[in-house]
Amino acid sequence: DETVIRDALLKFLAEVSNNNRTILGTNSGWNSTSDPCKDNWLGITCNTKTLSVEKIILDGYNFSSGTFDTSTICNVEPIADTLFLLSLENNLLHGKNLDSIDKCKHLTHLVLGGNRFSGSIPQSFSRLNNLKRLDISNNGLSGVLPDLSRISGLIEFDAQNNKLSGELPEFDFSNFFVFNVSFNNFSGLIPPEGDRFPVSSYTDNPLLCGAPLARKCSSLSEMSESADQDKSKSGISRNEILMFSGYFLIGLALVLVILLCIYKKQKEKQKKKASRIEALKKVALVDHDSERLTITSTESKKGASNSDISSAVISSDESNTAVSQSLVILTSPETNNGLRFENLLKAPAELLGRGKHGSVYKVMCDNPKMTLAVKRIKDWSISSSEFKNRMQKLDQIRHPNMLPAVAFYSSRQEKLLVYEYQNNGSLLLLLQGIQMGQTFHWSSRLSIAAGVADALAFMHQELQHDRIAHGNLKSSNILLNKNMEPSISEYGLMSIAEISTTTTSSSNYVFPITDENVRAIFKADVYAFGIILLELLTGKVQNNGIELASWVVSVLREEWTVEVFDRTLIQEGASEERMVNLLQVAVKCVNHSPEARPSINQVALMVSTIRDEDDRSIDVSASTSTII
Ligand SMILES: Nc1ncnc2c1ncn2[C@@H]1O[C@H](COP(=O)(O)OP(=O)(O)OP(=O)(O)O)[C@@H](O)[C@H]1O
Repeated sequence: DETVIRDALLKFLAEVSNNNRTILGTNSGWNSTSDPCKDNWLGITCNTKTLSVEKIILDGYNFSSGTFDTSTICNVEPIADTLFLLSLENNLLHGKNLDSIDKCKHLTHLVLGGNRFSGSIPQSFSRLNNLKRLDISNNGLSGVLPDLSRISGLIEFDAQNNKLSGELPEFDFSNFFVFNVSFNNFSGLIPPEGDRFPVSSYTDNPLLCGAPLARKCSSLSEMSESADQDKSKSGISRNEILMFSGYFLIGLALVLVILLCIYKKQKEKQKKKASRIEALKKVALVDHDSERLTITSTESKKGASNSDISSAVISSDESNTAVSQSLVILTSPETNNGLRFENLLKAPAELLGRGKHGSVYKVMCDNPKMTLAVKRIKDWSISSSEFKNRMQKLDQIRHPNMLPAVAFYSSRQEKLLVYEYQNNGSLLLLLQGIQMGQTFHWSSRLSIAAGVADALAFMHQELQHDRIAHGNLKSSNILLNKNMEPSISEYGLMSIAEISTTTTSSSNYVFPITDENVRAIFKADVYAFGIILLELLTGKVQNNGIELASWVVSVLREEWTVEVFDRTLIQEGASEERMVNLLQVAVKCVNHSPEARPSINQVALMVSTIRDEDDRSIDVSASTSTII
């Protein structure tokens, strides 16, 4: 069998690479003198006991002139009998003998997106009874789909960007977690429960109708029914009616697009005009007793986009000298640097981003020379005295992984919070970098997780009495200091009342404020930390953490745990055991019921134990390699 497997794999590679084996690199192992399993060929994963091939993953090689001949793999029994994952994503491959796919009958994952497969999808696909994930997106496939609804375990189907047509099979949508057939030519009614997925899953299929699309089917079917009745009289068939309706809809869409373009152009013109005027006048005027804080925007520099740069200059009303008293400088070391409100207000500022709770500016202060991040929150319901008390309370509690505010300003209309600017960005940026091929090592992820958990546990303990939780923990609020250690920003910015109105399942609280509700607010931080752990483990960032949590939980229910992990962690050789342990902690944190979640103290202990084990294993392997 070993020789048969090796020869078959080499033939498969010769076809996909168009006889250019070196495309996988010189150390890939793929050659006739080595063994795919024993010598760890690149992209091949084998069962360690039986040495049978279980996974073939060759994604993103852009083979371009090659062909995936399915028979080279699936007609070879020793491979077909054990292979459960085949992934050839983004390789620009042509397809050949796709109808042999059903011989690979144990496949649970078939990922063929981003290639040049054309023609229709053979019926044999519907005989892949074990399939859970099928990705045929971004190809040139056409014709009607085979009856994939026969595959009862299918939970992910990606078929977007093809030329597929006909009606959708009667899928049982209750099983699906991912479903996308957008940008095809499908027609007819979306099967029941298809509206579990958003419009974007169906968009750009001009003849598809029914929920969640706004296009109702009744009009089409009524038309075609009456057309059927009148058929003998008018001679117009149902298909013709559908075709004309299609033309009508396309025409309508074109008119709408043209109108939209005209509207956008006019809007842009108005915007440009407005921004020119805006640049000259004040955008914010804040009265605070006799003080006046004015934030004016300046016209963007040449070559920079007007909306992106939004460079702002915070300047004081120079005739007013009382201004400096309104900035409360906290007991940070910077106090000694003589930071003054006038200097802060005069310094040039650049908009970093607008979040749910306000905007953040990067402010380059000249005297003292320091770069600051100023969060500006408008119309915050908190009273000035409560805000002041809270800021002073927070200032007394320091943790190395917590970013303290340097100063703050408070008026009825707005609050300013001044932090030291952190040059190394946020955890969110690190996670987004993974998608662009940047490395984010397992050990760094673990130590960020441990640092954040530690800091949160400390803050919860110190601030339980004052009922101040973080309230808005997420990866964009975890910044990285100059040593690339995590620094949690914006602790305690959301008041209890604001958290209560947040309508996520993690923080859906009923008021008045009872002890139980206060406990739940702290447990909402635990939930948010769980989402951060899931982001670190999966490498996925989602706007809605609840979606990420339910995806992970569903994958675990299917018992294919390894599938949730970020592929780069597996490639790096991160310990599967410790990843699973951390995943178990994350799953406990995102439990729907706040009471069932562990306390952040328990979480911090579990995470640091995993991190310590990992550190020890590195030490052991380092000392072993030294001895060898
Ligand atoms: N002290 C800082 N140093 C460097 N970057 C910062 C600092 N504080 C915030 N940022 C960055 O500025 C951007 C905007 O921050 P902001 O807090 O407004 O966004 P957000 O976290 O998405 O929203 P919100 O906290 O209001 O829900 C984010 O990318 C954040 O990482």
